[in-house]
Amino acid sequence: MASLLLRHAGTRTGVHRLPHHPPSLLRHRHPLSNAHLTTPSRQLHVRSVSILSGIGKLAGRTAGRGALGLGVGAGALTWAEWKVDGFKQNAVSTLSDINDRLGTAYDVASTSISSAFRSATEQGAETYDSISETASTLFAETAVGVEQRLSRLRERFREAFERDGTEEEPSEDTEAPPRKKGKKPQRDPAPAAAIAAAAAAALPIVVDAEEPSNDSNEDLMLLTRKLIEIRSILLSIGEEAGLTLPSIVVVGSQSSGKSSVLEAIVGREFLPKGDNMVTRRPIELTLIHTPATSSNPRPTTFAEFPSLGPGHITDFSLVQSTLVDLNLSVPASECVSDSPIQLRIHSPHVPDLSLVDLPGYVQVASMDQPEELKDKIAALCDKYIRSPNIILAVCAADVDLANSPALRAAKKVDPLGMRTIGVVTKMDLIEPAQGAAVLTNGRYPLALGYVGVVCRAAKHASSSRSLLRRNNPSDEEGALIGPIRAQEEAFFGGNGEAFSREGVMVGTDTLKKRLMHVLEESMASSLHSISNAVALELEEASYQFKVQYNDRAISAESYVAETLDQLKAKINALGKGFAKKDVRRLLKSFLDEQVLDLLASQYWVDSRTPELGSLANDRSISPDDLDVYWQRKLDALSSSLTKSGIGRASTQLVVDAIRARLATLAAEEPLLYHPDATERINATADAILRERFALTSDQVENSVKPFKYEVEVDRAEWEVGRLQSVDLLQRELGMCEAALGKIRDAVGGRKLRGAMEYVGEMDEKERRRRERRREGRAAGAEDWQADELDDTADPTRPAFNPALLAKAREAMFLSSRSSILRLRLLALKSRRCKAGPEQKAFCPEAFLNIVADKLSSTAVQFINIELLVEFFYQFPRDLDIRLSHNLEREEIVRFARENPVIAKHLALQERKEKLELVAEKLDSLVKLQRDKQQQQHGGRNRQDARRGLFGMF
Ligand SMILES: Nc1nc2c(ncn2[C@@H]2O[C@H](COP(=O)(O)OP(=O)(O)OP(=O)(O)O)[C@@H](O)[C@H]2O)c(=O)[nH]1
Repeated sequence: MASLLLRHAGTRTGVHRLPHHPPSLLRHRHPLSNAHLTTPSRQLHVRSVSILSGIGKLAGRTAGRGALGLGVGAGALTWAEWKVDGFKQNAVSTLSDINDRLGTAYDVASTSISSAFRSATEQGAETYDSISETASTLFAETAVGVEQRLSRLRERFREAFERDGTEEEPSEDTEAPPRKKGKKPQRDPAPAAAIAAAAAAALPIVVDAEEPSNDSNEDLMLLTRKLIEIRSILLSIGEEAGLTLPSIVVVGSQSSGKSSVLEAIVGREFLPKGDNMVTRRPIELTLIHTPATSSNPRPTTFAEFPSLGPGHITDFSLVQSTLVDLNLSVPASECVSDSPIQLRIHSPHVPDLSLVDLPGYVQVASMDQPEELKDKIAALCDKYIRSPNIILAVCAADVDLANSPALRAAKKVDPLGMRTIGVVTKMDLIEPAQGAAVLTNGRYPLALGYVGVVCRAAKHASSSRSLLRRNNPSDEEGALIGPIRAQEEAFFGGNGEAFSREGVMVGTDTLKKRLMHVLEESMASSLHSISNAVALELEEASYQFKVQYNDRAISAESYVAETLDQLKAKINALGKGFAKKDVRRLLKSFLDEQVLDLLASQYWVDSRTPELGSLANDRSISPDDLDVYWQRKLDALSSSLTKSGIGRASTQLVVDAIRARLATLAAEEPLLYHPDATERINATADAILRERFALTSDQVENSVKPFKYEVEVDRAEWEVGRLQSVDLLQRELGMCEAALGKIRDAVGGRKLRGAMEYVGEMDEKERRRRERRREGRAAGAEDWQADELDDTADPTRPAFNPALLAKAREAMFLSSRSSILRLRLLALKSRRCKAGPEQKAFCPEAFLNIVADKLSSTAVQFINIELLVEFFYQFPRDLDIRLSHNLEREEIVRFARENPVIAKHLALQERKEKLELVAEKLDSLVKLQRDKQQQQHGGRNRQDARRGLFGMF
């Protein structure tokens, strides 16, 4: 754009620039879609039977059968009370034992059932109502995965009864009353069903403490592993309720031995230790069992931090120090953070488990710990111990369980202790008999029981690490496993009478197995509900993906490639804007400005210039007759134009124009969202421009060298130059008049005229004063100073404010500039100027215009070859290298996500893909489970046909 330049009088090169407004940069707004898409309500097919309908059916069936077969009695209430009160303390352990040990389960279950049965038969149908009510209450209390658990429990009960059936034949008549003492009672399944249902509903976790067969072990590992895998995928989707699979959460007070237990499970020392509250974030630990295979007979143990990128760490001291760093990234003032650290450990020595290590409960905060520490840790633990997670409550044996904050917190969220395992550490610090009593304590019963461990020998507590290492000098995989096992065998084996009692569980190996089974059971019981939740989420994500993106899949890579293509297309278009004619126009307008500046400073302020106009009109004067003054003036101007460093200036001009165009690209799509990439693009451009600059400017300078000595002009060129300078002067005149008009409009014509007259008078007065002073000084007069009157003291002086006077002065300048321009235009249009180049001294504007034209035409050739062609060839190629070839995958993803529209698209797409993957994995697991169940049912149905009575389960 031609700048509005009005050349000021008074300075040689002084330029008065009227305020002008740069063209506004039109930023292209990104068409962010704000459209709200409504999701139509859709029906979800819930695979599980509704809880209430399940309860209703069961209760109805139970009551119906009771009513048919039994009388009514008052003992029902007593039984029900016993059931409710005692359930928590005795029946919980009884029922869990039913599940834990199928062998002993039947005896225990049958005792409970027979007692219920006896009461029921004696007391009649009311008993059944009470039982049903108890069952229903318990159902309602723990209504999670009812149908699943019910069917499992049905199976277990059936198995238990099946075994019993081998001892006694069931009666054909299901409704007949039980036989009296001496005869084996005939079991009506109704009370058993009620208890079974109650237990099923109340028992989210059913542990089989017996060693599973190899087959079931493999299934179990497969299921757990796959569910852990699914859990990790779900975690990466988000923490939405319903989309979480259970994990084992380790809670306990500080120094209760949590880290020691976890390390004993993993067989490696890897957790942060220290007094300065080193666990400040939850550590989500995923253990992945890597069995030896023929291709990898000795798999190594390694850890990885998914958030820190891929990398297998085999040095566990590095894992430890990394955990310390990640924990300490939470400032002490913040106490704890709920942003988890994810850690995966692959090893042939670990089972498939997912565990979460949490900061230890603070019982008494030390002086330097913030007040809110205790509450913050408790809140963090509360968040993690929610259902469906399994709580691993770690308590030290030498501290009374009544004081265990872990048990207290667990009891709040799991009052029946159905998903809490107690781990009693430091068993070596108390008497064995006392230790065994702690493990079988009835005061805080847990369905999953207590396991006693010794993870650090007391006498070696301080040097245990080195001791364990010495015991295992090769520091083999699972370095802690052997020594801890030996240590526990020595301790628990050495105190056999205390610890080999029925129901006492000890040892890290037992704990590991128990955890595996508990987790597997818990995860398996979540299978249907999670499948439904995933199906629902997937349906929603697919619908949104269809509606919002018409199922168009994108990838970060494709976005980068598209962006680069767009960018290259823009650069190509930009290159087209630098065609020779465009660059020539650019250079010419730059030189025109210079010519106008030179004319303004050398001619338009020269008082003799009007005289040059009248001389031009005098036909009697030939160019040779013209005062040499004018010829010299023109030569000086021409040479200052050609010697003004045109090479450098014109190259700089083009470079600046390229950079300015690139800056506008940065404000448009696709670069709008990518400031870092824009910086890289600019750096790439600058590097090429810098490299080409010196060569180009030298070439241009050399090419214009001849014009420094002589500029030859033919007639045709002269005429073109003359007409162009007429245009130029007319434009300048137009700008002058427009500026003058603006002032007049702002001030008002009369007021401006008055102010201009006043300024004229003042100037005249000043001129006269100066003259008098000069004359006075020349005459040696002493009193010339007396003449220096202050004009402001003049009472006749009108009240013009300084701003108005400044405007008046500007208007006067513009009007005198307009007059001279009009004169010059007349001269340029005169016969003299039309005559030809030999008249150049009369028409300097036309001549200088031709010089500027020649300079720009010559310069453009070299600027094009040396700068533009090279730049527009090299630039897209360098961008390819810098923007796509050298990018890491993470950088590509980060780049794509910078664009909010793409980030949203990718997020939904990724969510949908992950949900699809999870749904697929879950489906195969559900199928596997169903096949397994069908196999079992097949076998059982045949037996049921024989058994008859229990076919209903
Ligand atoms: N005697 C004995 N000492 C143990 C046993 N288990 C752990 N210790 C010691 O108890 C102390 C605390 O153990 P940690 O495993 O660090 O306890 P923690 O609960 O993780 O502690 P914080 O991380 O501070 O909450 C350490 O000195 C262990 O050596 C054990 O079975 N017997």
